[in-house]
Amino acid sequence: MEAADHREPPPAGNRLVPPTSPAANIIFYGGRDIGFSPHGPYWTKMRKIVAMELLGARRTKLLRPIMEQEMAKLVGLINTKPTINLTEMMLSFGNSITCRAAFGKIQKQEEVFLPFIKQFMKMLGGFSLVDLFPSSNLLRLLVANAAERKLKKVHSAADAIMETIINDRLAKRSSTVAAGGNDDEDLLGVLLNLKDTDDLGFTEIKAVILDMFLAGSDTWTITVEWAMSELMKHPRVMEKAQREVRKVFNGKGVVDEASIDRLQYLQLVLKETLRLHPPGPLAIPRESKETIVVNGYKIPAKTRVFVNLWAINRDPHHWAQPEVFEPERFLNSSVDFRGTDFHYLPFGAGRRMCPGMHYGLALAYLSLANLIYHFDWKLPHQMKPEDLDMRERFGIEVKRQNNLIRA
Ligand code: HEM
Repeated sequence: MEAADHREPPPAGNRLVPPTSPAANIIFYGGRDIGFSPHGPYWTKMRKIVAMELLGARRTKLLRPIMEQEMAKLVGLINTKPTINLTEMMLSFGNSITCRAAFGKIQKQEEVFLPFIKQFMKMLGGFSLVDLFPSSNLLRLLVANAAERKLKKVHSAADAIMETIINDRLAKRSSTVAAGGNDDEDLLGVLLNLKDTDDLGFTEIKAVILDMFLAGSDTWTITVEWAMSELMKHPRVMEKAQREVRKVFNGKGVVDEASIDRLQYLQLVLKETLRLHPPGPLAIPRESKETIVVNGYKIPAKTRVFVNLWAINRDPHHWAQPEVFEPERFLNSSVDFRGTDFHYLPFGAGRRMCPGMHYGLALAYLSLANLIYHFDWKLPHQMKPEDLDMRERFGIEVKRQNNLIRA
């Protein structure tokens, strides 16, 4: 089944609107990160650092041992625990990997830091009237002050922890450098190395680290969870994917990241999962520079535009039986994640397209392959696949409404 390819160029001259969400403003030090920073020289500089130094193919390769060690721990946990909450487990697995990628290891300070990330995620995703009417000072006074105060409190506690982690590292760095070392094995080390050459302040370093946690853990773990849900719902697909993984890795006994490319069917499964369940349903808001007409609709200049990636990926004009989970639709099809097929955009498109795509995909493939290589998953108590609850939860990310539990 080949998806129709209706390529249309994106409207000319898009630029990003400045951050308006009070929650994002507080969390990211007034938009000093990448995702909430408006288009301009600052964003260009930060985007280059993130894409080239923090999330490029070289760094993903360097992070392989961390990914594989954490994966082995997860497999061990699933093996030993009779009851598991796969949703919670994947989330803490994702956070542990990001923590190690960011700070090198997980120690007391880093452990204390993780609960803040959970709280930020909740606060960012929650519905706020002020986000809808950002210029209403009255509304801000009436509704948002209490929430903002709480957020500021949580933020200053998280900031203090990051400060301690950075100061500890600065103290250790001098001895690392004196001994001829480079201190470039984790994101914090890389950012501190760029501090002088790229004129990065500590605030920017903290904002980027928060970005990596908030954009870089939930996204791919949610994807793995949806993929597992779809595989449980479609035993034919599960069997085919499992057969492939076991055939490719049987001689090795472990699933390693370097050989993931050989899992061709699993790649189709992940593509189809991201079509139906893009973890970020809306692209980063854009603003039209000039008046344009799209599909007969006139969009005046300076209109803030929200692009609904979730709806595009299910558009019946572009997808045959869009609601059906059918990985084979991508077989022999050139449609890809790269942001050039405008009816399939799980990672967005254009200048603001996701810079973490390769890293996120590597982690999603590795996790999914391990989960189905090591374990057989079945629905409980003769439950029929069609009865599996696939409802989504409202928020900045599209998660499952109910956790996946192995009882
Ligand atoms: C399955 C995994 C992932 C998916 C589906 C995903 C999806 C997205 C989407 C849809 C956007 C908005 C793009 C646009 O507006 O055109 C985005 C932006 C972004 N993503 Fe991801 N993402 C994933 C993983 C990651 C990871 C692992 C990281 C970092 C560790 C990351 C970091 C970012 C950042 C920093 C931005 C903002 C880019 C900018 O404003 O220039 N993402 N992502």
